Amino acid sequence: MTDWLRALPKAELHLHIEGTLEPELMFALAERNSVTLPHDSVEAVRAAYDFEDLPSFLGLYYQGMGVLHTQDDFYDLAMAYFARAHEDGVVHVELSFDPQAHLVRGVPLEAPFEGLLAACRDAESRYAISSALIMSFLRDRDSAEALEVFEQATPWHAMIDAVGLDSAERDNPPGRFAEVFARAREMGIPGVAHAGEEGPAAYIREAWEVLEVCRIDHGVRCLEDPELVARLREARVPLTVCPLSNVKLKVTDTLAEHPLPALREAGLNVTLNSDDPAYFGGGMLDNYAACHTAFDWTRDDFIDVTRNALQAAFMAEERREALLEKLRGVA
Ligand SMILES: Nc1ncnc2[nH]cnc12
Ligand SMILES: [Zn+2]
Repeated sequence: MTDWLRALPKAELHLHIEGTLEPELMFALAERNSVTLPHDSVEAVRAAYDFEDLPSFLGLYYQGMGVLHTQDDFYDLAMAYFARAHEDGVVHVELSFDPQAHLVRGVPLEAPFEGLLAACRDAESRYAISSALIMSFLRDRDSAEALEVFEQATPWHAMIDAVGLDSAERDNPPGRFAEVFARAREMGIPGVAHAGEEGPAAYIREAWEVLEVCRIDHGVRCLEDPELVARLREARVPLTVCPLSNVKLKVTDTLAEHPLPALREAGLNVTLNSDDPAYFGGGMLDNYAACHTAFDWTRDDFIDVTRNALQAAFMAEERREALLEKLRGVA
């Protein structure tokens, strides 16, 4: 089954590029940039990845990205990820990144934007992987700052495929960011938002109704609100679900208890993604394989979630048609 899952033309719609930073590269970049790390070995870093919840993960995630300084660092980070994604049979990647988390450390916008865009171009020529760029705002920081950073990113607006919203969800409802999402929408840039990962179903409703996002990242807690489930189903709103992430951050105790089967039985538009693969124990293929083990999904189930992702992706229609055709070939 693993070889068959690898051959599926998979699209990854929910990926934080800073969350792809493997400890080996973390040490190499720390040396390159003369950064002192709190751990003295790769093994010690990995051993620290034992999370209680989303905030306990975010502490290490923001600390880890402290080794990223230059355009070359972001390029190397993304190329290392693209190489692994290619091995997994991923054909399209939507990279989210957190510009504010770099700006607060004195890293200018040019570094992530130019480094990531160069990597996206090289991933296309080297691996035939298409990509999209999602500029995310940190929901636990001021909404005026998000607006300011969006304006500061004007030279790259034409290269942004969507804006996003992430970081600590509890007590940080999405509605505060209405203005920056509206600004982006006026410019033809759609929005996506994390909602219903640790936060309540009401945040999913608010992200959809107030921010007018076209996709929900995670969204697993929508099941607590049957009326919302019915509306999400009718509108076929894509949910970018991240099974291994949800287990690592204790959204569910085990994968066997994960609401994925219930979400699909409810007729929701579910996709599979890796979120922060370096921290959560696996990339796209690991997430697919884990669902095979936990839920005993058939080939048709995997074709269904893969088709959902291709249909929900920010990609040229011609490319989408070609990949859907490839998917029909694998079936
Ligand atoms: N799983 C996640 N939830 C919210 N913000 C994040 N930033 C990186 N990973 C995240
Ligand atoms: Zn995420």
